[in-house]
Amino acid sequence: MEATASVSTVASRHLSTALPLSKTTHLSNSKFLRRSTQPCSSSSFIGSTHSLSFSSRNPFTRELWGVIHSSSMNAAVTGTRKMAGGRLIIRAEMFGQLTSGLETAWNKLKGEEVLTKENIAEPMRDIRRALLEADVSLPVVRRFVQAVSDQAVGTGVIRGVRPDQQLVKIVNDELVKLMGGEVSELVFAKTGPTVILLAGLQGVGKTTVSAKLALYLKKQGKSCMLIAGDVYRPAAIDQLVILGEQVGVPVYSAGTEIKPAEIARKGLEEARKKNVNVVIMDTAGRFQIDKAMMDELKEVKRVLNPTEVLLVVDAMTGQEAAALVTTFNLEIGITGAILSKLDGDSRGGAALSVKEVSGKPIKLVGRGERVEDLEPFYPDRMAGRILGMGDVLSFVEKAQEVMRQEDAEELQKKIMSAKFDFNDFLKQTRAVAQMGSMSRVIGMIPGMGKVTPAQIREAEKNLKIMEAMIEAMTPEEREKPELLAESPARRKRVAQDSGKTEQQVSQLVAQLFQMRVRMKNLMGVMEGGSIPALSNLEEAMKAEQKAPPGTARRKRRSESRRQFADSASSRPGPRGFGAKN
Ligand SMILES: Nc1nc2c(ncn2[C@@H]2O[C@H](COP(=O)(O)OP(=O)(O)OP(=O)(O)O)[C@@H](O)[C@H]2O)c(=O)[nH]1
Repeated sequence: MEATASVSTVASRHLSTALPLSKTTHLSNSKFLRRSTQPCSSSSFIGSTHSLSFSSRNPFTRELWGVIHSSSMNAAVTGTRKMAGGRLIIRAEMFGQLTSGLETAWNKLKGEEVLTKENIAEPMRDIRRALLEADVSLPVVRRFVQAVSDQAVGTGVIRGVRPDQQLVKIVNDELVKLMGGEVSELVFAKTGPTVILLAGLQGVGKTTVSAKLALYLKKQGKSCMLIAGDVYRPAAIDQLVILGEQVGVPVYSAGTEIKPAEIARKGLEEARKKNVNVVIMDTAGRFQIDKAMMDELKEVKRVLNPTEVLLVVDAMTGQEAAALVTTFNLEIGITGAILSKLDGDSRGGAALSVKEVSGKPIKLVGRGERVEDLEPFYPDRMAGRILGMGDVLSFVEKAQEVMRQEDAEELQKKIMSAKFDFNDFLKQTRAVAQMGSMSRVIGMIPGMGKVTPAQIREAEKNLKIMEAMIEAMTPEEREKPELLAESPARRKRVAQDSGKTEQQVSQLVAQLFQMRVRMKNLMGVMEGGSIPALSNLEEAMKAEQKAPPGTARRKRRSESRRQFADSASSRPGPRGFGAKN
């Protein structure tokens, strides 16, 4: 299960020493292409049956990662990096420890033919240890391990499936079950406004979540109103008013001199007058759960008669979050939880414990400080992340939000006709940036789950460098990268204007051509059909990895030549990096 990200060591040597290059030499560099076309190991596709829908629409993001993180660029920026065999093994950022703990368990089964009581004993201990280290509550761990063991021993041999893979599947299914199985949707009132009451301890993110939720619902076409009920932290009201403005949702506030229950009553009246669909009330948090706080909340709840009472809990508090959900539910009765700050949680204990401990589902998760960073909680995707599979569905949703369908189709046409240019590059880069921080997006791409924070920081830095260079190009150069490929003088000018080196500009231009080739190939493989095409892709990637160097080189060389000819057919005169200006 060790996923790897490819880093082209050859590229930097090649580009730095061989420029200017003839177009053929450059584009036919088989090592470069071979490494670059392996952005992840094929094993990372196992179980990611949705990757097709993402990849066939837009192979860009995988490619982008390959390009921005290729060592050719890094070498130019940060110097050479040490790697074993040209491949850098990188570990998962999110729930990394849990993921690798579980991997230890599967690895112990390598070489076994069937799952038995004896051979699963040790992997079970690993699973138990991994879950406890992730801060999952002990009774939950016990039940989980028991359920997995029972199933593992009872599983017969499935043709073609190795015992370690079987165990992965069993653990995945149990993790999904543990987290509630299905997505727990928000409930809306049949008549009148839907009222959502938010509660939680101090600093967990209630105020931020109020605005996030309003925006989330607004995007679903619902009109919303926020009620500022945190009278104990005066800044909370101002904070909510500012956030309300930011998301374009009205905020009802009545200062701090009036009781929260009274604010709730008046706010609700106002909402009814305005005919809003959803009212969200922010309440005060405390350091401790005390009686006064609970009584006040009960009073607010009585006045509002809410459709949803959601407890906001901080994911970083692990199993403590699950205990809080239980307490609040017993005290005031809640309908579910919102897990905030999941982006900062590296262990996963809260996500895994809340439902099982409290019986209440996690309905939504906060994954960042921005108002857009709220999502439904998908147990199956979370399990996928924990097991190190990319969360493809989340990625597709985000991608669709950002990139309109027509854009995607237009891009696809450009890719197929190898006309993908620097304008597209920039547009796509920015779309990726809009989807959230790079780290989140990368984590959602299948096979890209295992990336270190340092690598992501570096990738983000590289993106900025690339943007600067593209911005220094003329509109014509952006549309026709060949102009830059042909002219050292143009590359020199771009380098000077962007404050980068000529080598960096040359690398960027070279990378665009390589992207054209690879994306077209990738699209070609996936054009074949629906889900079966995924295995084609996997097979293609495997074949590429296994192919004798000579074969691969010849095949790619002719492919590259053809591609370069396609892309350059419209322009006259000598082409390539070696061409004179
Ligand atoms: N990284 C990250 N930070 C978050 C998230 N949600 C909230 N925060 C941050 O957490 C801090 C506290 O958030 P608030 O919304 O003020 O918390 P609160 O629960 O209303 O606080 P009190 O009113 O004091 O009880 C702020 O700095 C937020 O930006 C999240 O999902 N991820």
